[in-house]
Amino acid sequence: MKIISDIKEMQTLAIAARGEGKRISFVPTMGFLHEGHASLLHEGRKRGDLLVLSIFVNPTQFGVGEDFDKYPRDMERDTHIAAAAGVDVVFTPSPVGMYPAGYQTFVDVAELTLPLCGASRPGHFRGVTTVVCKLFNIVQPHIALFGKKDFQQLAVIRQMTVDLNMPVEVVGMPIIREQDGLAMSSRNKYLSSEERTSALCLSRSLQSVRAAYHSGERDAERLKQLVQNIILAEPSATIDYVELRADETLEKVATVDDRTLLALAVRVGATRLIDNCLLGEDD
Ligand SMILES: Nc1ncnc2c1ncn2[C@@H]1O[C@H](COP(=O)(O)OP(=O)(O)OP(=O)(O)O)[C@@H](O)[C@H]1O
Ligand SMILES: CC(C)(CO)[C@@H](O)C(=O)[O-]
Ligand code: BAL
Repeated sequence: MKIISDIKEMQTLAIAARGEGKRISFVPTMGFLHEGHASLLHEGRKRGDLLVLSIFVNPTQFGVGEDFDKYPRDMERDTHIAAAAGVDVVFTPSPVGMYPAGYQTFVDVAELTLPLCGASRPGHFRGVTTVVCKLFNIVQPHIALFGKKDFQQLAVIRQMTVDLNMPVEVVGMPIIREQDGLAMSSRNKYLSSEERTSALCLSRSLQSVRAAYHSGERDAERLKQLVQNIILAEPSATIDYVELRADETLEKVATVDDRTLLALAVRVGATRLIDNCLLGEDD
């Protein structure tokens, strides 16, 4: 397994691999890898000849006062997980390599970025689409894999690739959960043991809404109320948003159906967690 920090070296390797007819699979991450990331890597391994993992905590997608500085980092552990998953190249660019002095180009998806995390984290998706566009240009993947835990991010990246005619197949992968239901996330590391227990209110809310939906409830407001009651019963949890929206347009719905997305962002203590489900699907 190669570890490459130099952008030109990564791009040259990718162009050479393409020249040899190799299919490049790509998994972009911010590191501190867990089984959610590993599931993306396993699928990428199956679907390509050259599997590239990027680890880059991207400064432009963090707002002022967010956790860029304290975001967990552990290159040594990540390298072991990557090797075990069959990664060929770990790409670890530096912030100054990606955004040198004088940098001034950004990619902005206009509408899908307005609600949900886009509303709570202004500028976040502009940073995500900009870095993913740059990473695509460097790694030149045929296929790129993203988790559905970041459902809106996946929708925004799909839209970017369509709108900008990027020749990349974007694949969405199921949410990997801990045994008790908590969606795996690098940020779970911030939780104290009491907060870790409180954090189960997210997955519990999703289960309750699905159960109510399967029992015939179709009213979005009543389902939202159900979630609010569960979360507000946890003293350390505060709601950032609870929304029921159409899965493709992310428009609000008053009456839900199988394609309705329930998306949550909840602060447990100081840690902001997200989770979601489609009402008609199991994870
Ligand atoms: N539990 C999970 N199941 C499946 N995919 C996941 C999971 N968690 C993260 N991913 C995916 O891994 C990729 C890299 O995500 P990232 O490095 O931000 O990890 P993360 O655990 O989501 O971190 P964060 O704490 O920032 O949310 C993204 O496509 C993301 O959707
Ligand atoms: C896609 C991504 C790697 C871009 O920095 C990040 O937003 C993430 O880890 O989901
Ligand atoms: N997993 C999405 C990256 C972020 O929260 O900034």
